Amino acid sequence: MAATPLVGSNMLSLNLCCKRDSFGSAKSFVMHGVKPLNLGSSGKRRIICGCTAPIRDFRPADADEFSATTINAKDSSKAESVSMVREQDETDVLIECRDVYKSFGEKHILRGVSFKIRHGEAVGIIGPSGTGKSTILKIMAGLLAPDKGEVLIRGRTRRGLISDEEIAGVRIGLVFQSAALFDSLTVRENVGFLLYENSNMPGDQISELVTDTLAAVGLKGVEDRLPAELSGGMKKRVALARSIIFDTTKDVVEPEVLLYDEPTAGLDPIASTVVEDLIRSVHMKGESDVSKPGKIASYVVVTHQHSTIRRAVDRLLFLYEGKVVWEGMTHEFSSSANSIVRQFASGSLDGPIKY
Ligand SMILES: Nc1ncnc2c1ncn2[C@@H]1O[C@H](COP(=O)(O)OP(=O)(O)OP(=O)(O)O)[C@@H](O)[C@H]1O
Repeated sequence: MAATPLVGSNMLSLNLCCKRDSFGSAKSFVMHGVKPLNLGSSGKRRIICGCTAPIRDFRPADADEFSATTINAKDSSKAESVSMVREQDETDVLIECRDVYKSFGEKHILRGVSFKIRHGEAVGIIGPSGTGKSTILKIMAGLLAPDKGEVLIRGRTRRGLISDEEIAGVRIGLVFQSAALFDSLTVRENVGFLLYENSNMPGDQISELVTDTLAAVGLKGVEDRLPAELSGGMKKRVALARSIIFDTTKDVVEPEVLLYDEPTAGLDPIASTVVEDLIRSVHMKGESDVSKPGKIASYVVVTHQHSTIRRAVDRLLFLYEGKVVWEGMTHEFSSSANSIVRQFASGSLDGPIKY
């Protein structure tokens, strides 16, 4: 089967491996608006990515000042010291996007995007609508191929899309904005999907794990419902449960990077807080509500919500006009002197961002 770029709002991407004939054969993917995935000879696929950014000048033409955390190549001493730090510390880079370009027809969306996601990081990608945030997530997840540039996973260039099997060591999961649940499967079957298909766990053990995982996202007694019987916020939480469930019988679990596309869009403020805290709780650095450390090594969140920026991420990348124009820690965002960031943070109509 040829590598197929998967594009659309109703795709389902599951982290880990998927059997060709899983849950009603590859046809069921099509039936649910999902194109068949490109599967290797083993019948399994793996989603993986990685990236290393060269020292570069992020300064946009109209920015008067710049955050201390951005790198100006003209400041050679700073660039050198940053370069040394980076060279010494590349082993923890899980995903790197290096000078990534992507166009759709005449629309040149990404025009040289570079950044790294390191082990342990909680990163937010923000920026105006239509600037390519979801596109870069799909490229990181291996669902879209860049036109130019590279995606590296643990320092190794990924060739092609999600079918690559030569790169191992990181699992990448994408949680879609639309939740992308299988309409004809119950909540239990949706959440336990990969375990039913790819693990050796007995059904009753999976069922128990599904119930625990649903409880961790604040859902009880919904296992036998169909997605159509849930509210939008509940569907998002089911999708979250599906992305964080894992095989508890395995001794070694590879580090996992979760990519969340607007996980709190359309949720009321309290439901948003629940989801934001959940995202934190499944991070390895965090603690879950049952006082167990989370399992996600790193995560990336695309969001427009201030509360999500504040509660769920530590570092931010600001995407504008096809490039990362600012990056810094979350607490630096609101005090940044960068005119683009200031306008975005204040929601002002005056400034370099034009609608
Ligand atoms: N498969 C596609 N075919 C054609 N155009 C596309 C495709 N995917 C995305 N685009 C276009 O690329 C641009 C960037 O889309 P993307 O969804 O990545 O933006 P975004 O920054 O996530 O936006 P938002 O914040 O509004 O969700 C948009 O103009 C969109 O219409």
